[in-house]
Amino acid sequence: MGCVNSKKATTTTLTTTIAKPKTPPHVIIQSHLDWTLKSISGSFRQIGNTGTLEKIEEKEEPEKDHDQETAVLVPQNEDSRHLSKPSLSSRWTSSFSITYGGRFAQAENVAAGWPPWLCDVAAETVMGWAPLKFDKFQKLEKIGQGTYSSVYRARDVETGKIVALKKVRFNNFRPDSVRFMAREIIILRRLDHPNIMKLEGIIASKFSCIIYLVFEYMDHDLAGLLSCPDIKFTEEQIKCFMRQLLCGIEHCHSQGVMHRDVKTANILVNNEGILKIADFGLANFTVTNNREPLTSRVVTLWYRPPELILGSTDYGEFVDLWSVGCVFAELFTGKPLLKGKTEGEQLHKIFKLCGTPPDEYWKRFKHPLPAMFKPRHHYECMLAQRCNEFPKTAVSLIESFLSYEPHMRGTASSALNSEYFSSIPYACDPSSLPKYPPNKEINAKLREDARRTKSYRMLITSGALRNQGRVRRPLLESTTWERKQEVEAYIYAVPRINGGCARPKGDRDSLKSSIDVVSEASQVGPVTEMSQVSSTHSVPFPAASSGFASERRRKQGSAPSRLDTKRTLKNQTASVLDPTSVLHAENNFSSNSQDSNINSRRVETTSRRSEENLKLVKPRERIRPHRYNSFNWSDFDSPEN
Ligand SMILES: Nc1ncnc2c1ncn2[C@@H]1O[C@H](COP(=O)(O)OP(=O)(O)OP(=O)(O)O)[C@@H](O)[C@H]1O
Repeated sequence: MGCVNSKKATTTTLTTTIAKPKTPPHVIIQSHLDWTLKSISGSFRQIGNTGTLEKIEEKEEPEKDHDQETAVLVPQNEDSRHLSKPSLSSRWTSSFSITYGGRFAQAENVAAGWPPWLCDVAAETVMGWAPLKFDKFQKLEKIGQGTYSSVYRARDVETGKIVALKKVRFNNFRPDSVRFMAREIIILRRLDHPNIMKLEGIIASKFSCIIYLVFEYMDHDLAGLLSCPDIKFTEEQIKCFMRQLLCGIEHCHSQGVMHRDVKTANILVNNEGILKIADFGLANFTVTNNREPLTSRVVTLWYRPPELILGSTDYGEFVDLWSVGCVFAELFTGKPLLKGKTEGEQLHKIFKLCGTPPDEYWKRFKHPLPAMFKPRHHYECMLAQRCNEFPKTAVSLIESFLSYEPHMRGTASSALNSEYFSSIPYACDPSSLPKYPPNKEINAKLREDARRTKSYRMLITSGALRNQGRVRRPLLESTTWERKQEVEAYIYAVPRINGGCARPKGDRDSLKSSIDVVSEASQVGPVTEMSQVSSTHSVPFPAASSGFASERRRKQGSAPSRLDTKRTLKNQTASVLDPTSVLHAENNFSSNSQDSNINSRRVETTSRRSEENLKLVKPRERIRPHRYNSFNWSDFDSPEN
């Protein structure tokens, strides 16, 4: 990696500090009119004031104290404005000038070998770094699959060091897509803590829309470990994981970053017992000037706090603490605490576990519709009963994490100072944790798929499905990850086989794709009476893909399936829309410019996937129209739910 050493500009003079580069500097700019630029590819001189570079002979420059170095940076656009927070971080530059400083940064990045599509849009992302070459690594097997990325184990061919390469897909022709990807990198560069995944480098393709993030390799994630029937953590081990998790979260929050996707699959552990928080793809800054509304469509459903499900667009780092509470309970039981299949069901599960929220709770929401989510029955808080086998101090910590009032959740620091950590048994030393065989979410999924495929095969053998014409043999023969997804999509499309959905990996997918599909469709879709009535409000109603209809159907006796989502998507594209979801999508799209990149970047993959999945559904099932215009608590308010 390279590092900017010094830079002067005459037009703009905002000064930020670049502290502690981990690698020697490569780029030196002397003045804005007469400057040289030194990168790994050589030294360059500007010809006149044209911005054209001329290669010059290498010249020795005295190394400066990096902690003292300054750079000229000014926000370039809305996105980078949100990214700039010099006051919160002394560690990394955080803005960018469109004047001389900007051109310097751009030229500097181009000279360092970064592709122009990245330098033009998000120069600050890679500033001071030089790109790594792809042939530096030998790609080994795939170890993770995310919504918009794939993760591979790889070996550094020179050093033999094992790393993780996260291949991120996006559209490099869409600046918002690039900026969204850039935010993850900027946040990762800002954070520096033993319990946060460290970004070691970036490989950027010159022309294609692919970037590889190079991370240190971690042997496990907590989702993988917890899915192993043989692994049961002791109290000391849980305390050890929780302490590390909270230390990492404390660091994020102290740097003004909220993770917004804390879940067991994003908590990695290595064989030395060190835990690191990964996946900052949805992370954002907590404090920004003139803050725009945030999107509520973040955090994987099972770990999502109620205020986000209810559509809050003004929230802070407290959302992470709810997720931490869910992870905490999962460490004890080995199972997710709140496994809703849809947003409505998730909310209902929360109410049943944490009790009905008080009346004041509903008043905070600006929109009238959350009130319709008020449960008809009063639920008492059942947390203590549900966690009766956990240590008392753990229960009270979980109770505070799972508070409806975000500020009652405390902070990561207060949790670290709680009685839970100061009481016996103390957290074990990370190095004393057992060394497990590599175990990740992907392994857990493959195990689950194998199990599901096996039971599917048994059904086929018994003739139960063949008679219904539902067998697609070739799909089941496949073992690759992509084919695996097709298998999964098909199996989900066959009702009553598995009795429901497994881990809602598709949650983010389906939500995001539905947002986009709906948003797209809303431009051509019919304006119904309801949409006209409610159009004065920005309605935080779950998108149609959250499938309240599926709950109704389940209640009526049929098993839920991903078909609901597919039908919904199909219906949406066919302009048969739930008006409230259109409004929600509009709300999130138009007003949440800060976060709209999330959708634009990720939806391309997901909507493609949705289309692929649709192909697997029989045409007769696809064209059946559905309308999801109402929500009724009676769908949930029964003892069996
Ligand atoms: N540094 C790493 N070392 C080992 N495995 C990793 C590493 N980073 C990620 N993984 C694996 O890859 C999986 C997906 O990674 P990550 O969460 O970063 O991708 P993502 O596309 O953002 O996923 P999602 O859409 O689920 O949030 C993780 O659950 C983990 O199992």
